Amino acid sequence: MTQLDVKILDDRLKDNLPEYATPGAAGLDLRACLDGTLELAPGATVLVPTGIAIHLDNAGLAAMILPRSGLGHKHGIVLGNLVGLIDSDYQGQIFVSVWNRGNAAFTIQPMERIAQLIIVPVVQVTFNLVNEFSESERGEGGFGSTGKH
Ligand SMILES: O=c1ccn([C@H]2C[C@H](O)[C@@H](COP(=O)(O)OP(=O)(O)OP(=O)(O)O)O2)c(=O)[nH]1
Repeated sequence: MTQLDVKILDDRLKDNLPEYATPGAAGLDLRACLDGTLELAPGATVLVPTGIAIHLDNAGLAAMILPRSGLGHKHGIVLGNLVGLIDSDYQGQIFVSVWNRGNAAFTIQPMERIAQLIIVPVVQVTFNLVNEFSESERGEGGFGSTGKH
């Protein structure tokens, strides 16, 4: 396992750091560090603090905030930015943009697991300017060019 520096910005997380729910889990659950309940009307978006800051300190890593599938599928609770991207040099608190895309109001409970964080490898590139690419099987075909369906 890779070690990651983390700061706790909310005392309620002291014995409750984000963790993997099972040994094979990819995501670390992020909690809504709210003082009280927060009702999110249909269509509304709110920025929710998670009480933690991380420092990936390696341009070869990034963290991504993803919705929790249960909340998304059952309640329409997803992310206002669809996916949140945490840069390796970001040291501030992680916030979750929570979007209620459903038809009913949803009440977020304090410390509820509201989203999940995955750590992913990233490849940084430099551009090599060319006039022509070397040939590939696909070429410029896209958007359904490979078949009828
Ligand atoms: O859901 C998110 C998305 C981003 N961030 C933090 C970490 C990230 O490194 C920083 C900047 O995010 P991004 O680059 O996506 O935002 P931007 O709108 O391009 O702003 P900036 O000019 O700060 O890069 O904000 C979060 O806490 N939650």
